Amino acid sequence: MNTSVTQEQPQSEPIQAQTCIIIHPGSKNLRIGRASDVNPHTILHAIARPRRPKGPLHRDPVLIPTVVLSKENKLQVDETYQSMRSTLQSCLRSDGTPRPATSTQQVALANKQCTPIQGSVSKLQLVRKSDVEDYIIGDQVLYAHSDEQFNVHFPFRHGDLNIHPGVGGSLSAVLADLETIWGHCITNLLEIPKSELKHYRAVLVIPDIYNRLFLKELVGLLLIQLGFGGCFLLQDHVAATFGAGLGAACVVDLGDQKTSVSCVEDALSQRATRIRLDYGGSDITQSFYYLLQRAGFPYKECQPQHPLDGALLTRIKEGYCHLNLDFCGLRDVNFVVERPGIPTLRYHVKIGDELLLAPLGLFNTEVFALTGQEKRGQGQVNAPGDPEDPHDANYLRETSRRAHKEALENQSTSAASMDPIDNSTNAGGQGEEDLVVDSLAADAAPDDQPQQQLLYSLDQAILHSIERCSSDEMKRRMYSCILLVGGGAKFEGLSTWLHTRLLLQIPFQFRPEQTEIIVGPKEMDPSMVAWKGAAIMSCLESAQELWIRPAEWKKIGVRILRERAPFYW
Ligand SMILES: Nc1ncnc2c1ncn2[C@@H]1O[C@H](COP(=O)(O)OP(=O)(O)OP(=O)(O)O)[C@@H](O)[C@H]1O
Repeated sequence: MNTSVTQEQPQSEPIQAQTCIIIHPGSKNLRIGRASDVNPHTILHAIARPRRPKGPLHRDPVLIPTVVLSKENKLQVDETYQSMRSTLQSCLRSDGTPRPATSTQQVALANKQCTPIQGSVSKLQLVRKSDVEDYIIGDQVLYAHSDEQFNVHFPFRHGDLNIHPGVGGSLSAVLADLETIWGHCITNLLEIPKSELKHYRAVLVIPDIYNRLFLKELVGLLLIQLGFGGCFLLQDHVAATFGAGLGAACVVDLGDQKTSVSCVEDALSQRATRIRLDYGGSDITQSFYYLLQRAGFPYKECQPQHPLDGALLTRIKEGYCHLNLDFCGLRDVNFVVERPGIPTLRYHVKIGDELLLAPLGLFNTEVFALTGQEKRGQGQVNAPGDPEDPHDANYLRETSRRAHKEALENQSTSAASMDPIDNSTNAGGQGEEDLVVDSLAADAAPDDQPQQQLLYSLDQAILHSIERCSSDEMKRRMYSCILLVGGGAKFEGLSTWLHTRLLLQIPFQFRPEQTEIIVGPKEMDPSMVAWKGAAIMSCLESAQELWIRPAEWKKIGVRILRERAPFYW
C-alpha cells in the first residue's frame, strides 16, 4: 500500500475533544455532540420533505405498525397473554407475600366512568407545506401536517439503513437524508459552519452487525459529502463497553426496533456471538396499546399510526411500564391528549398488570406477532464481494480453500475429509473470528447468505450468544458480566427479572460466582452509554491510528478500512 499520504498528514497529532463529533444514529433517535459534551443532543432521527403535487407518498410511521392477524394467530397471542397472567397470579413480592394480580375486567370496570377533563385550546400548530422551504427535521416531524403534504423518512429502521422500494428508499436517497439531517444538526445544534468541518473529525457509532457496503457509503458521506477532516467507525457494543468502563461483557442493546446481543472482550466484538432480533421498544408500545384496548382504554379515538398518538403511547409506556413485581394492583396513570387548535383532554385512568405484561413480551416473543410474523433473528453475514476491495475475506477464503483442496488432492486424501467446515477452519490468512462464523454459516446457510436465526427471547438470545464464545473461560467471564444499554433497558426491574431468568438456565459448568447485570453504569442513562464510550475512545492515545483522512479515502478507498477499522473488516 502507498503510505505517502499518511506521511504527509501524521496520524499522531493530538486530538481535541472539542473538535471531535460523535454521531450515534438509531432507528428512532439520533445522538450527536462534541466528544467534550456531557450529553449529546438527542433528536427524532427523521426528516419530512414537502411532497411534490401528485408525487408519490411515503410516510414512515413513528411506531412499527401492527398487522392484521389471522384468527389462529390472534388466539395464540391472547393465549400467551393469558398464560403470562396466570404466571403473575402465582408470583410473590420481594417480601415473600403473594402478589395480587389484576384482571382485564377489573381495569375495564375501573375506567368505565372515566371521562376526560377538557382544558384550554391547544396552541400547538401543525407545520404546513407553505411554512417549509426544504425539509423539517427531528421532533418537529411529529407535527408535519398529515394531510399528505409531506413525505416522512426515518433513515434507519430495525437498526440498519432503511432501504425500501418506495419513494426515498434507494441507498442514495437514504444517504442524502442522512447528509441533510446530520448536516443540519452540526450547523444548527452544534453551531459549526459546514466550511469548518475540515478542521473537525467524526466518530460514527455503527451497528454491531453491519453491512460492509453501507459502511463504505457512510465513510464517503462523512469525509466527502460532509467534509470532515477525519473519521473512524466504532461498533455500538464495543463503544458501550468503553462507556461502562468494562474490559469484557456480554452487551445487550435494547433499541426502538431491534435488540442486539454480542460478547465483547478487549474492544473486540466476537463475530460468532452477534445476534440481532427484529423487536424493540416500538413493539412493546404496540403490545401495550393492544392490552389497553382489551381493558377498555377510555381514550377511544387513539390512533397509534398517527405520529402524535404514537408519541403519546410511547410516553405513557416510558413513564409507567415496568418489570417490578412489587408494583401491583391498579395504578393511576395520567396523560394529556393535545391536538392543534382544539381543547386539550386530560385523562386519569387506572391500569393494572398491562403495565408489566407489555415489557414481558421481551421474554415471550410470540406476542410480537402483533407487529409482524416475519420477525427473525440475524447473525453477522458474510458480505458479498466488492470490486474495489478484491483481496477481501471472500478472496482469502476462496484462495485458501482452493489451495487447501489442491494440497489435499495431492495427498490423495479421501473426499470425505473435504467438508466445508474443515476447509474453512484450516484456511490460512483468516482472522479467528471469521473461522467461527464460517463453521456456523456452514451449519445454517451457504456463504454470503444472511444467517437467519430463530426469534429468541431476550434471555435465550443472551444464552445463545455466550454459548458461541470460543473458550469456556470466556463463557464464564461473559456470564459474570452482562451490560444492558439502549433506551429499552430503562424499564424498572428489568435487570432483576433477567437475572432470575438467567440463573435458572446458565449451564452448571459455566456458572460464575456472581452474575452481574449492569444497567446505566455510573448513573449513566443507558441510551447514552455507547455515545459516551465513543467520546471517550476518540480521545485515547491508542485510537489515534484509527483515523482515516479524506485524502487517504480518495486515494486508497475502501481497502483502508481493512487496515484501520477497529473490527475485523
Ligand atoms: N424510561 C423508559 N422506559 C422504557 N423504555 C424507554 C424508556 N425511555 C426510552 N425508552 C424506549 O427506548 C427506545 C429508544 O431507545 P434507543 O434510543 O436506544 O433506540 P434507537 O437507537 O433509536 O433504536 P435502534 O437501537 O432500534 O436502532 C424507544 O422505544 C423508547 O420508547
